[in-house]
Amino acid sequence: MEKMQQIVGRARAAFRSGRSRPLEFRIQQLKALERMVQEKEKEILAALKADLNKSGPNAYSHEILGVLGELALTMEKLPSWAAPQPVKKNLLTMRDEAYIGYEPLGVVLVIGAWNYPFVLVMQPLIGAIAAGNAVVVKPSEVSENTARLVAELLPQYLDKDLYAVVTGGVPETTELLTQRFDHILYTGNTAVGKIVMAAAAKHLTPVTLELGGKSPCYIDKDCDLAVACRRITWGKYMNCGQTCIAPDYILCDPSIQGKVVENIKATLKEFYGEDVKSSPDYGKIINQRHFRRVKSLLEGQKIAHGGESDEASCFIAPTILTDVSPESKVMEEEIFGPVLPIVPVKSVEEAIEFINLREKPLALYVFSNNKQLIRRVIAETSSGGMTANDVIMHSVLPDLPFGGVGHSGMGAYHGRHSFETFSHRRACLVRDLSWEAVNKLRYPPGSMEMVHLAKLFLLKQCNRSRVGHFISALLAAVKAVVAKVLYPQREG
Ligand SMILES: NC(=O)c1ccc[n+]([C@@H]2O[C@H](COP(=O)([O-])OP(=O)(O)OC[C@H]3O[C@@H](n4cnc5c(N)ncnc54)[C@H](O)[C@@H]3O)[C@@H](O)[C@H]2O)c1
Ligand SMILES: CCCCCCC=O
Repeated sequence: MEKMQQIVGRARAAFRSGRSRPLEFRIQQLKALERMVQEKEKEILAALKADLNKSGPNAYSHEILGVLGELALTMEKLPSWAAPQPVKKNLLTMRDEAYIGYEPLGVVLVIGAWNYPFVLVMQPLIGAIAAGNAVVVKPSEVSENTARLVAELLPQYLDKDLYAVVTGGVPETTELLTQRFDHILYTGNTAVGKIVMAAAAKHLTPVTLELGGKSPCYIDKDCDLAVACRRITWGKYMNCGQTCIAPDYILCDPSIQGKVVENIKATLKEFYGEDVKSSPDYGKIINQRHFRRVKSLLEGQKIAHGGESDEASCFIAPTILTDVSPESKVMEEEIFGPVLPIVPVKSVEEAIEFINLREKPLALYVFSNNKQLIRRVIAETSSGGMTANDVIMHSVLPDLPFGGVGHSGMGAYHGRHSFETFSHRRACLVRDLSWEAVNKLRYPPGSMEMVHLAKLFLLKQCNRSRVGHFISALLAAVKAVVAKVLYPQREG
């Protein structure tokens, strides 16, 4: 593998050439990426099948569609996202141009995780290209087939120097992180998130950390349990439970625990048939290390459903645990597998307290017919994102920022939020060289008269004393006269 310093150096030189900046170039690269996904669809689906046993329809809808959707949105909206945003002006600057300008940050590093190995590197890459950056992509070595394919395909379609791919595991990523980047977006577990942030701090590099955590799901007694459990079953067991925003555990009143189990069992049958192991929709645990980790979480638990496993094929059946103690191991770490503990709580107050005593989760779910209860849960808790009366779905709306808070991450992306994450919002004021009389207000020698005059020009609100009213009226008159002189063509 070529030295990291050379790869990053080449990306920086390419960025400095300025060719990633014009909007036409960015859109052309995004179009090439779209062509790549369309032309290499079969190869991408095959890699996802080999890594995670994802079925064609699942891989298509969970990974390829997300990428194509993000590409289409970004290509359509980029001209408006990248346009200077005018801001309000005051009397002193009314003749000037004042706006927020979006500029690329430079060389961006994108580090991906293995569970959605294609979409998790491609979506940040789209945002970073759209914002005009050079990018180094580091897919997860754990999903080796997808990593290899990304490394093979990107140089065939994109500018090779501006957009590089580095493959490898901990040693390669550690070396890569010694290099200076202008932004790092990392997706993965919280412990490595701290390593990434510490390495970035050495260069004062800003980071977006897309981490994980235990996402709670509260089910109110006043709720259509059949619908709630069908939606929870979908989000919990998709990709064999290996989804960052999957509901990690359920909180509900002990009186409905049995019905929740029955409804989830019925849905599992509906989704995966009698023999889950042979269902093409179920997926598999990524590797034996994770298989053993997830299996160990079942020790000492009351298994209400599932629990079967097969190490050779990394299969763990959809499993439900009941009457789970908050102190048990399964409630200490993120499960990231097809195991769903139910922790009984007696009220919504208890559920809220339970959630607030733990680290802020990446997602939070609440099911209820009672809109007031939903509003209360939203108001009294915190999480990266949330969906009420469904799971996962907030992540597929590109206008919503996707990211964590506290230990579940920092920063966000998707859609316009990706563009902003990878851009610097530059404060721009382009002044006029005339009107020096007004500008004299700020030049030495200073006097209180000058300060009073400056207040007149700068402050919107005056103290509403009689003097205040007089000053306001005077200010309005001055504004009107100045406006008439400057913009005689405008009405009113
Ligand atoms: N917020 C999100 O969008 C999101 C998405 C997917 C997964 N996740 C979270 O990620 C976790 C699962 O992913 P994972 O961490 O097992 O993935 P992983 O093992 O693929 O690691 C993620 C990346 O970090 C790199 N890495 C690993 N150890 C490193 C080290 N010591 N130094 C530098 N780099 C290192 C890997 O090479 C990889 O590219 C879960 O907690 C899940 O919730 C979050
Ligand atoms: C349905 C797509 C969900 C992607 C979530 C990524 C985190 O694991």
